[in-house]
Amino acid sequence: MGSEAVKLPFINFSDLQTQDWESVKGQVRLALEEFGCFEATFDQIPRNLRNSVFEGLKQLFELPLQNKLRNRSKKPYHGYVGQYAMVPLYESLGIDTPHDLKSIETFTNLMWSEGNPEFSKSIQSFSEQLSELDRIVRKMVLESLGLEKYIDEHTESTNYLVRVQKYDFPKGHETELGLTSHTDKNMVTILYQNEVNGLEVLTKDGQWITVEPSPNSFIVMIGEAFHAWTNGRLHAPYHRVMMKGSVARYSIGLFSVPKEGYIIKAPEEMVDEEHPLLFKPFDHVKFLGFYYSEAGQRSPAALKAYCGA
Ligand SMILES: O=C(O)CCC(=O)C(=O)O
Ligand SMILES: [Fe+2]
Repeated sequence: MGSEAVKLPFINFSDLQTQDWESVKGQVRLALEEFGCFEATFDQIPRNLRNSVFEGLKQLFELPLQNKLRNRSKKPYHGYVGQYAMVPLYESLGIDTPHDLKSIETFTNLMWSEGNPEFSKSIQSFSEQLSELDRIVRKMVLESLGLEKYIDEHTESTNYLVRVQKYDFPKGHETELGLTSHTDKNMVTILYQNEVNGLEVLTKDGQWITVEPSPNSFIVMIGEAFHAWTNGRLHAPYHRVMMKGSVARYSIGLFSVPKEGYIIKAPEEMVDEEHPLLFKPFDHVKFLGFYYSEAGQRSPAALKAYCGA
């Protein structure tokens, strides 16, 4: 008998009204403790909206580089990222506060001088509807850890960021590496891809799982901010993108990010003799400053180096 390839847990959020909230909550907690990640169906986002998002992404990445470079941001990793020798297949753009149509329009008008109202509307609607899944997941985690009283604090301290990615397919002897292995630094990331696989997630025992979501599925993943806030209860997995074949991969990620000035501090309920404090309270934006510095990039465990207890 051959050994079964490990798969990510699969959780159905599509008809939560009729399903047992408690049972889904249990699955979420288990998946996030063990893998830090799961595949989720969430039918609330209609197929035609998902298609128009990818239509928009194709048009966006086809724009001349000089247009895409206009997407600049003071915040690290919020602007245009691409043209790196290490990951030549990768290009990405960040769109801050995507729920706000005005802020997307500013981005859209920077990219297309003639405007692109379809693009703005589909990104706005997609991120607003998908942020509901982020809130559900965090509510389930908090309830399951007996930390309901912190739900409002979570909601109030959260900003959203959308990042869109294109990974070209490798030509000739080009590297297959689409995106280097990393952990996300935010709270929760929700990823959606066109039907081209490439995302890989590292298990706790060191195996790379190739993520093969169904066309209706989203990938929910924990970042280091949530790992720290739960004092290590939730796992923040390493992941990377490897490209094969002859079709480009497009993906869109909704990142919930702690607001500037919000101090991430594990609640006292999460700290005891069995679970000593892992990280001193820290300002997420300041941590990002360290992470993107030379010392931070050299460090194999940047958060621990920055504020390990
Ligand atoms: O494109 C993907 O599926 C992964 C993107 C990613 O890991 C990131 O932007 O942090
Ligand atoms: Fe990531």
